[in-house]
Amino acid sequence: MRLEHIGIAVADLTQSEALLQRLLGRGSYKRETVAEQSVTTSFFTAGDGAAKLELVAPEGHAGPVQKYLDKRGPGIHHLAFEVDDIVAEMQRLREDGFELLQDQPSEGADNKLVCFLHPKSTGGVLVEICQSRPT
Ligand SMILES: CC[C@@H](C(=O)O)C(=O)SCCNC(=O)CCNC(=O)[C@H](O)C(C)(C)COP(=O)(O)OP(=O)(O)OC[C@H]1O[C@@H](n2cnc3c(N)ncnc32)[C@H](O)[C@@H]1OP(=O)(O)O
Ligand SMILES: [Co+2]
Repeated sequence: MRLEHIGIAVADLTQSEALLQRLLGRGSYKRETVAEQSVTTSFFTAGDGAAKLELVAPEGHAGPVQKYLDKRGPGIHHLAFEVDDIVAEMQRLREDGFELLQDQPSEGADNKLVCFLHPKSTGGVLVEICQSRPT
């Protein structure tokens, strides 16, 4: 596993992109909406080989990020780890007692398959595992 991205929940994507651009000195390289997650994402690189930053903004007025913002406001939302075989990793984690939030991988952004673990079984940090889809 390697840290692939840090998910940051934001209310206003354009405003947050401008803030990160001032901070990092580089802009977002991609926006992508993932309807199944009711989010629009915006990606930033954060240095050679470093994990990316993934801004996640609610798309519509429902969904997990909107609920998170209503409850906690903007901030670090999840950590995403890249794995070689997401199905095998899901099975390993399930057998090790982690609570998976889904039975099968689902479509993520940035050409990935993703699966989330419940934060109550990961020490209070929402964890996503992801695998690059074959191009
Ligand atoms: C773009 C696609 C993808 C990618 O390709 O990278 C993404 O990153 S999409 C990102 C958005 N999608 C998700 O977050 C999906 C997974 N999340 C969920 O299914 C839910 O958010 C949840 C984790 C199951 C929580 O939902 P729910 O139970 O309805 O909300 P509650 O507010 O009641 O939370 C229960 C409990 O969990 C704590 N919590 C919630 N969110 C987080 C979080 N991000 N980090 C840590 N803890 C979180 C919440 O505080 C509650 O705890 P207690 O208050 O102690 O009860
Ligand atoms: Co993510």
